[in-house]
Amino acid sequence: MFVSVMFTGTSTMMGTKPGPVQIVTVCKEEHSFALDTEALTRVLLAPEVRDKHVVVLSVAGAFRKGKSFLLDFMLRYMYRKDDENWLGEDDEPLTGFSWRGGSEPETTGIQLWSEVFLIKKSDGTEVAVVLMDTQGAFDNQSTVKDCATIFALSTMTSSIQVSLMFLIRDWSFPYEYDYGFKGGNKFLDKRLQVNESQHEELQTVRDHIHSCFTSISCFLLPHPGLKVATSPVFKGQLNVVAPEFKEELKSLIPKLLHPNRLAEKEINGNKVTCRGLLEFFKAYIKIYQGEDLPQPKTMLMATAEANNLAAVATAKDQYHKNMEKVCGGDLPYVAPDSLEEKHHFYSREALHNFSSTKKMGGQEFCHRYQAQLEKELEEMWHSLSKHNASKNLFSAFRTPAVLFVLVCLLYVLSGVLLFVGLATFALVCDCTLGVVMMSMLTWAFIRYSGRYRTVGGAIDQAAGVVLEQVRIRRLICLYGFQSF
Ligand SMILES: Nc1nc2c(ncn2[C@@H]2O[C@H](COP(=O)(O)OP(=O)(O)OP(=O)(O)O)[C@@H](O)[C@H]2O)c(=O)[nH]1
Ligand SMILES: [Mg+2]
Repeated sequence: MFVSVMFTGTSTMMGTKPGPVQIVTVCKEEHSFALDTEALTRVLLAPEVRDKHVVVLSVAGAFRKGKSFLLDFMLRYMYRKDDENWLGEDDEPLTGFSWRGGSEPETTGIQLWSEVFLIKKSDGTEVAVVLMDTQGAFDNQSTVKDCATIFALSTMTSSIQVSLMFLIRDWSFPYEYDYGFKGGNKFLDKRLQVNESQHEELQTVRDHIHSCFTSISCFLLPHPGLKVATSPVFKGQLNVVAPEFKEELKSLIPKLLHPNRLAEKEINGNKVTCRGLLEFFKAYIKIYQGEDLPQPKTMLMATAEANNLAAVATAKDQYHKNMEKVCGGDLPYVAPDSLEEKHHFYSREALHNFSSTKKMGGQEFCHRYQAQLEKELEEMWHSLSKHNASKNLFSAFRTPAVLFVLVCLLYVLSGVLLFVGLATFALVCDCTLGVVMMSMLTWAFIRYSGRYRTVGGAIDQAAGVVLEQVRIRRLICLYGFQSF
């Protein structure tokens, strides 16, 4: 079983009880995978964690080996670490990620714990820790490709490139290698030793493991006792768990989750935030949805794409946050000139942020994403300036004001026409006046009820045309006077 420490960012889902969230689902018949982007977004883009560097802790390995069971003890530690008795009460059932006895597989796809834990490291920085449970490998329904995909997705999004830990359960030879990290590391050293007499393939695998990870460790965990392994009614109560297993868990989990062990994932020299992790998931799932397992080049391209998309998302967020402070939500109306100035300033800043972030894929590749960012900033600017314009008191009352002035003018005009004996024209004025008054009432009803909005839009447009005509005529008059 592998316990990999990865860098990722996640979020706490406010208000709801924390629980497992299925983010990758598997269609067993078609051997296909789907990413639940909405669920993943809810976890990773929670405001308090989205910009934090993340550590993803995933447990991967063969099916029915106690992965979910182990993760649930990690959850216990996360929630109760200030309590000396964090392992739990003797008769307390173990809850969290779903686990059970029996021979049939339980976990499918990939699940994340909905609550992302913010942990302060000794240098004062805060990292977001995400716990990830994965489908076990080598069950009787999954193909090699299915297992490889789940395994690759969980490891590629984790900081496994930085640190890898082998956890060997049911260790039965403590007289040779003692339980825990000490015996485990000695055992691992022996197993990873390369010597001339080994087959070339065995030597290559060992060299490769060493070159991939900067830190590799191994922990030997004792057997949890027969009740744990064989009882159909066992619910996780500690009073039937072997004492040496509990002792080793008490030593393993605090070490595994020690703030200074939680290293942030870096891609191309940049630490990955929760927001970035979302992009990596999206990019990686795409390449695993094809018929064949992807080539390293495809994986590299997907990483470069996610890398650029994460930089786009961060730059957009920076622009949005800055502009929100100027004209967002309920803030009062801002003069359009001054708002445009701010837009130019903050969009330049966001573009600078994008170009100064280290990215993969080469200049031409990055330019594509820069163009996308420029386009998206422009779209955001349009909606922000529209929102700002709608706060202008005059624009809110523009239509009724225009209609009201029209009513007054038509009323006076009809009186004058009647007075000079042009009764037919006066009648036309009265009819038009009636139509304008009806439009006014309809407009008021639509604004109040929020229904028939297209009709409301048409009335607004007509009022806009009238106002525009008046403005043009006024300009012509002004220009006429000036030239005169
Ligand atoms: N022998 C042994 N059994 C364990 C250990 N830890 C948990 N179990 C038992 O293993 C069984 C399976 O536990 P799960 O946590 O559901 O296993 P899993 O690896 O998540 O299984 P899948 O989700 O199907 O891949 C349960 O009955 C646990 O009580 C262990 O260290 N040794
Ligand atoms: Mg499981």
